[in-house]
Amino acid sequence: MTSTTTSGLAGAHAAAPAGAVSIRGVDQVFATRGGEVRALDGIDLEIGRGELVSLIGPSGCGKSTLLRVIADLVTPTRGEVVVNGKPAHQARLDQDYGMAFQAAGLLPWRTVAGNVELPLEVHGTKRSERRERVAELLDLVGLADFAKARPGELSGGMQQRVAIARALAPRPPLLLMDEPFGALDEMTRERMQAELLRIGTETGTTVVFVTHSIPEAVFLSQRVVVLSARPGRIAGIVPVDLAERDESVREDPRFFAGITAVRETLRGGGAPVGGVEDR
Ligand SMILES: Nc1ncnc2c1ncn2[C@@H]1O[C@H](COP(=O)(O)OP(=O)(O)OP(=O)(O)O)[C@@H](O)[C@H]1O
Repeated sequence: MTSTTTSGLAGAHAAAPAGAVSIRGVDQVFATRGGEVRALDGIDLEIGRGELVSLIGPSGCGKSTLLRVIADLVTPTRGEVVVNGKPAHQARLDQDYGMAFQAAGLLPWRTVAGNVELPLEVHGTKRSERRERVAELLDLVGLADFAKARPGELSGGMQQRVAIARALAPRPPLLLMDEPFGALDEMTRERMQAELLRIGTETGTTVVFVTHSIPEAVFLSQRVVVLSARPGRIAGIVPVDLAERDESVREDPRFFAGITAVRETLRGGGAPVGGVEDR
């Protein structure tokens, strides 16, 4: 995998174009045996088509819950979520998003190609079309030579690339990612970040990305949404003004300025920076 230059991600200060995700007045309260847990409080967020937005905040502040609300895996206690112009529930039925998690979650008995093909089988896509799409996706994530391998024969980064290919298989306009690179070593993680930017640019997919790492959020995102400690509220949204995103950006003063802005917003939100990695 080579380092990737990704342009066209500038304009962070412009208002987000409407369209991919609209979250209005969302509260999430869980009833537990120990009483009510207020996970999200008054979340309003608009995410434009083709945007890459990260969610960051201290452990337990509701990042995964917010992602699950967008995915309609949790119905918010209050408020409204519109995905791809329709209620989140309809978007789920229409498979308008793909998901990728920290654990790649591949089926060990299926080949790499078989794993990527799975959502297309569920979708009822014709066999010839499936084969074509799988080949295209394995090319996209740089795993064309590993189509017949089993997940257990791949490195962690390669497994994550299979998971991303699988999530993208039905061409969802939206990709929801929950700490997808959290279990990878630092170098692999940086390579995967560059890969994700390239894939996002090539496919135009909107990405909502949960992370604990401030540099990861700044490197990837046009906007970093900072949540306060539970109950998760939006403490601030940090626009990241990087015209080009390649490895050299990691030494760019604007990259460091973004990191400082996110860190200060975390502190300003009353959040101890604990649970958030400065690396
Ligand atoms: N299904 C559930 N039932 C009850 N409580 C829940 C449920 N899901 C999440 N919570 C609670 O909601 C709060 C937010 O959890 P969530 O997993 O969204 O946080 P997070 O910011 O993703 O945390 P982390 O960074 O540690 O992964 C936590 O207090 C958690 O215990």
